[in-house]
Order: sequence, then C-alpha cells, then structure tokens
Amino acid sequence: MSSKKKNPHLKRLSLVRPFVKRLLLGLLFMIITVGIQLLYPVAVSDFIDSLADGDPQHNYTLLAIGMIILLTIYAISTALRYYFFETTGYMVVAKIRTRLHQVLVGKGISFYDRHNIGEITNRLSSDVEVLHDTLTTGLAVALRAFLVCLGGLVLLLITSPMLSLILLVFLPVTMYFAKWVGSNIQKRSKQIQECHAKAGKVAHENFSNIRLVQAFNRQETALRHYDESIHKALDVSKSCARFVASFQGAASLVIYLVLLATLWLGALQIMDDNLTIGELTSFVIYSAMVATSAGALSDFWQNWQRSIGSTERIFEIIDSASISKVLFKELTKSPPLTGKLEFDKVTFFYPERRQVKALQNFSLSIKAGEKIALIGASGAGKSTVARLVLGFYKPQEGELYFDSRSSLELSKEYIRKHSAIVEQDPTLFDGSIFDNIAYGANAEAVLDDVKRVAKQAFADDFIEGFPDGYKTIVGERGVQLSGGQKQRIAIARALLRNPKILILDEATSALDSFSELKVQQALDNLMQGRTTIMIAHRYSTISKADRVIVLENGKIVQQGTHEYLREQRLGTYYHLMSDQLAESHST
Ligand SMILES: Nc1ncnc2c1ncn2[C@@H]1O[C@H](COP(=O)(O)OP(=O)(O)OP(=O)(O)O)[C@@H](O)[C@H]1O
Repeated sequence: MSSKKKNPHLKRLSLVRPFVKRLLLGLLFMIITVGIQLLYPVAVSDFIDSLADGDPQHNYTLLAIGMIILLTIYAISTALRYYFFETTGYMVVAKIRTRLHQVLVGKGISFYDRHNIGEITNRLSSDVEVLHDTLTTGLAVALRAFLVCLGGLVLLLITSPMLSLILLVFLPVTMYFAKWVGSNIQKRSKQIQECHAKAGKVAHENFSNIRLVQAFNRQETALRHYDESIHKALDVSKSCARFVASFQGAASLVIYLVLLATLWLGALQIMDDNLTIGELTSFVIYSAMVATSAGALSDFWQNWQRSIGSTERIFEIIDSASISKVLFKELTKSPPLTGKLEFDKVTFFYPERRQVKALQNFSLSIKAGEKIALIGASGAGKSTVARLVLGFYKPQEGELYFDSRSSLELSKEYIRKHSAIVEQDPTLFDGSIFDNIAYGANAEAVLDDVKRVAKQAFADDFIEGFPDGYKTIVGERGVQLSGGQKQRIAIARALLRNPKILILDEATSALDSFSELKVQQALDNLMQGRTTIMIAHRYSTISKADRVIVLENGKIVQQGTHEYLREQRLGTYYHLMSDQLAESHST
C-alpha cells in the first residue's frame, strides 16, 4: 500500500536496490574515469603555458609518462564501469521480466477477462525494454554526466570566477527549458506507446486467429487495422521528432553563442593579464565538458520522462500481485477432498457484466462420487458453475462448501489439486504428447504413468501409431491432432491427476462414431469413483448421470433422474431434449 504513495521517480529507482553492490563498484570506476577526465585540461593548460613561457626546465617526458599511466587507468576503468553498469542493466531487466511474468501467471481469471493477451505480452517485452534503456544504461550515462558537470563547474570557478558567471546564468535557464521540453515529450510518448500497444493487440489477434482470418479472406482488413495503429504511432513519433529537432537546433546555437562569448571575454582577460592562454584553453575544455554533460543530462531527463508511462504500467501489475494464501502444509499434508460439494444460495455476476446475474440463488448439494449433468440453453450458467468450483471467481452472495468446509477456508490451489477439467476444445501446449499428458500430474510423472493413463483414455494406440510416439509434437494448441485425439489426450491428462472432482465440458460438435465411441469409453473410465459435473448436450452423456440439473437464466428449474425428467413433458428438459428424445425412441 505504501508503495503506491511513493514518489514515482524513487519508486523506479527501487528496482535497482538488489544490485546496489554491483552499482557501487561501477560507480567507483566511474569516479576514477571522471576524475582523470577532469584532470586532463589541467595537464593541457600546464603544457601550453610552459610552451608559451618557453620554460626549458619543464620535464615533458615525465608529463608524457604520467599522462600515459593515467590514460591506461582511464581505459581500464572505462571498461570496468561499462561492464558493471551494462550487466546490472540486463540483470535488472531479467528480474523485472521474471517478476512480471510470475505476477501475471498468478492473476485471477477476471484479470484476463479485462485484458487482452497482446497488450500483456507487450508489457513484458517493450515496456521492460524501455525501462532498461533509461533505468540502467541511461542512468549510468546521466550519473557520469552529473559528476562531470559538477566537477567541471567547480574547476571552472577555480580557473576563472569571472568567466564562470556566463555559464552560471546560462545553465539554469537551459535546465528549466529542458524540463519543459521533457514534459512535452512525455505526453507525446504516452500516445506513441498506446498506439504501439494497440498495434500489438491487433497483431496478436490476427496471428492467434490466423485460420479464421484466411478462411474468411480478411487479410486486407487485418492489414488495414494494423496499418492504422502503426501509422498513428508514426504520425505522433514524427511530431515528437520535429519538436525534439527544433529544441536540439536551438540548444546547439545557444551553446556556440555562449562559447563565443567566453572566448571573447577570455581574450580580454588575457590582455589584462588576469588569465593565461593555458587557463583559457582549459576553461574552454571544461565549458565544453559541462555543456555536453548538461546536454546528456537533459537527454536523459527527456528519456526518463518518456518512459514514465511504461514504468507505471509495469508497477500497476507488480503492485497488484495478490498474496497467495497457499500453505505448503495444506497442499501436502491435508487429506484429499472426498468430492462432496455444495452450492449454498449462490448468486454471482461477472465483474465485467454486473447487470446480468449468471447464477441466482443457486443451491445444489452433490454427494461424493455423484455424477451430475448440467443442461440448459446457451448462456444459462452451466460453465459458470464449473468456473466457481475451480475457484476462478468468487460468488458475491452465498457460499461453496467442499466436504462441508467453506471454500473461503481453503486455498484455490488445494481445491484445484483435487480437481480436473476436460474442456470442450481441450487446450494443449506446443510440446510433446508426453509433456501434455504429464502436465496433469501433481508430481513428476514418468513414461510408465503416462502410458498407463493413455491406455485408459484409449489414446495409447494412436499415439504409438505416430513415428515419434509419445515424443510427437502436437503444435500450437494441438493443431496437429484431430478433435477426438485431443479429447483423449485431455482425458489422459485428467486421469493422471486422479482428481476427486471432475468437470467435463462436453464438446458440442459431433465426432465421427468411432472417435465418439472411444471418447465415451475414455470418459467412462475417467468418471469412475469421482464426483463429476458434466456440462452435457448429448442424450448419450446425460443418460449416464445420476441426476440431471436443468438451468435457466442462472436458476435451477428442474432436477431429477433422466428417466423422471423425460416424463415431465411440459418442462424445460423435455423442451431442450425433445429432438434427441424422439430420436432415441425411434431407434
Ligand atoms: N467472462 C465473462 N464475462 C462476462 N460475462 C460472462 C462471462 N462468461 C459468461 N458470461 C455471461 O454469463 C452468463 C452465463 O454464461 P455461461 O458461460 O455460464 O453459460 P453456459 O450455460 O455455459 O452457455 P454455453 O452453453 O453457451 O457455454 C451469460 O449471460 C454469459 O453471457
């Protein structure tokens, strides 16, 4: 909570806190390089003045050896400074990425209802990259510029307080101007980043739905949407570049005018014997150093402002990390759930659609091992029941009980450890069949375990039929497999989990009769001895349930055995199933 109130600049710096030791080392080498850099004009001044004076005693060899030693130290320190800052930068970025990813993976499902995946991946990539450029590399350059600027100013004052006056007037004015420019750039950059995020979102949607895009010949629409976002970003970027270009042009003019004024005043001082030629030369070198460093500082400030948007978005996610209440003991020592489940007067609406009650005063007791079929028209609330069991959402009213214990007392992880879901269109990862099945295990799975469940799921035959067997790669989302094969892999995955509560979301699309039979047999094996909630559409599945629950607008309107409901000719069940019932009578 306190982090929210923190100054955004300090908050950003807090990201480098774990790497302070490395940064201090880098800083040490930086101080050495800055020190030598500031000494350099002294040597030049000394050299010029001794030449101008025609001093025969001057030991030029010693001066040259001293300079070579110093320059060697300078070179080594520069390399080490660069190494420490640069590597720390990569480490900071890796840490932020890992943390962001960790927080995002732990986010509740409602977060993903609100956010687009393209937008989220954009945060992981480009937002973090922007932060890298300013926070580490940029900060190191700025720090160095600051030290040079500070040291240079002191040396300018020592060399000639009178000439320094010009710079002392000029610098604050420039700084103030740079601040104004910085805030202008920040506004434009926010717009640019928003356009890029939008383009990322469009690209992600096009790629993930590429089959649909091509099947409907919508490539042109897809390209147009992407081009629009990119061109908007380009327009704002160009206007930003114009603004920066004008600023840089004006700034360089002012710098050279100031230099000219310094030389002119310096010449007057030399004529009055208040300054030597060497001192004026070193003064000009220091002025150039101070001006370049001030320029680097103002560049840095512009970038820093530019990246505030990205940092805010990153912190928004990091700060919203929910602290999981998972107790290791609960997960490992607590006995498994028996599968007894109760919904007690549950009312629920989705956070994104508050006006529609997906479930209303929903009460249902399910005995351990009982098989329930949920049926109802589309949008009746069947999937919502499943999502609440898996703890994806919490009901606004009423409560869920597992083994008579309120779900509020149990962690989501514990409940999920004893539950499994077979989705309508099973999600597979782009890995091997072995990996996809083993994914269901609560602990590490070996090939024998995976083969055993694959046999029970009637999947072993077709898997062994592939040249690579269990090592066969399934492609992104399992595109290289048929619908029935994916279903059986998902069933094997669920079997490996050995859950007490099973959720089956029956596919609405029909499989061919052979695949259908295999999937049904696999499901029969999977359901044995487990509390099962089937989101069912087909007569053949519904008839396997101990009890059928009929939902309408989030309410239970009928329940009972399939035989009983079949006789209630006026009820919703009969209405929903009439086609299939007629078919079953005629066969
Ligand atoms: N993520 C969501 N955000 C907002 N509203 C949702 C969300 N998911 C479902 N809904 C709404 O909640 C209600 C119940 O939806 P649910 O998915 O439970 O229906 P369903 O019976 O499973 O339908 P189907 O058979 O078509 O899958 C519907 O009005 C639906 O529009």
